[in-house]
Amino acid sequence: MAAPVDLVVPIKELRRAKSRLVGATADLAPTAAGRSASRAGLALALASDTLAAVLASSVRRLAVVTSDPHAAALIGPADGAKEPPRAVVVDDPGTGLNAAVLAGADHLRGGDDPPGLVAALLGDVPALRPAELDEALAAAAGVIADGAPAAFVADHTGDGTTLLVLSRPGDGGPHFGPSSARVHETAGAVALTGAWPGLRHDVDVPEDLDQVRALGVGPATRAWPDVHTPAVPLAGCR
Ligand SMILES: Nc1nc2c(ncn2[C@@H]2O[C@H](COP(=O)(O)OP(=O)(O)OP(=O)(O)O)[C@@H](O)[C@H]2O)c(=O)[nH]1
Ligand SMILES: C=C(OP(=O)(O)O)C(=O)O
Repeated sequence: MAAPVDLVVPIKELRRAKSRLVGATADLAPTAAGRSASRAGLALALASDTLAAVLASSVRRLAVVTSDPHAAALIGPADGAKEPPRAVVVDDPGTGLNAAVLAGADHLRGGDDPPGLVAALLGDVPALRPAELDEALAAAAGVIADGAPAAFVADHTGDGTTLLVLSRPGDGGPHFGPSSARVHETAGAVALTGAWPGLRHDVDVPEDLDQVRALGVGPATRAWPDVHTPAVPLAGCR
C-alpha cells in the first residue's frame, strides 16, 4: 500500500442491529427473544469476519467504534506488548453512524503515528478478502493524491457505500445513510471502480446472506447460527 491508511469500523449495539435481517432468523427459534438473540449473533458473526479480513490486510491501525461489549470483545485485551496496539475500541457516542465514524477518525488522527489517510468500512461485509481492501485503499490513495477530497466503494446495489476514504474527515463527510453512494459522489468523492465483490457485498436483507455465502464468507458467518461468539479475540487492544 502506498500511503498508510488507518481504518474505522463502526459496529452498532448488537441487539438493535440488522433489523432488516429478521426474515433470516424467522425459522430458527420458537420465541421472539430467541430470534432476536440469534439475529444479534448473526450481526456479531458478520462483524467478526469483517474485522478478521481487516486485520489480515495492510491497514495500519484499526478503531472499532461500538458500545457493545460482545463486539468490543472481538478485539481482545492487549497482551502486555509495549508497542501501541494496532486495534483499539472507541466508545460509540450514541448519536448515529456518521458520528460513530467521526469518533473513530478523531481517535486515529490523535495518535502518535505520522498522519495517514483515514477510511471507514461498514462492519457487515463477511466475504471481504484482505487483498480487496488493500487494492481499494491503494486506489483511493491514488485519486486523493491526484486532488480528490475522498473516494468510496459503492455497495453491490449501487445505492449504498461500504468503504469511504477521506482526506479530511469531518470536512464534508461522512454521509453514510440512505442513498449514500449518490450523496458521497455529490460531495466530491470519487467512486472507485474495482470489482471487489466481497468488499461491495454488505448484508442488509436475507437474500444478501445467500449471496455472500456463495462468494465465500469467513468462519464466524459460516458457523452461524450454531456458534454465536468466536472463541478467540482477533487482536489485542488497550
Ligand atoms: N457504532 C455504530 N455503528 C453503526 C451505527 N449504525 C449502524 N452502524 C454500523 O454500520 C454498518 C451498517 O449498518 P446498517 O446496515 O446501515 O444498519 P443496521 O442498523 O445494522 O441494520 P438495519 O437495522 O437493518 O438498518 C454496520 O456495521 C452497523 O453495525 C451506529 O449508530 N453506531
Ligand atoms: C448505511 C449504509 O449502509 P446500509 O446499506 O447497510 O444501510 C450506507 O450505505 O450508507
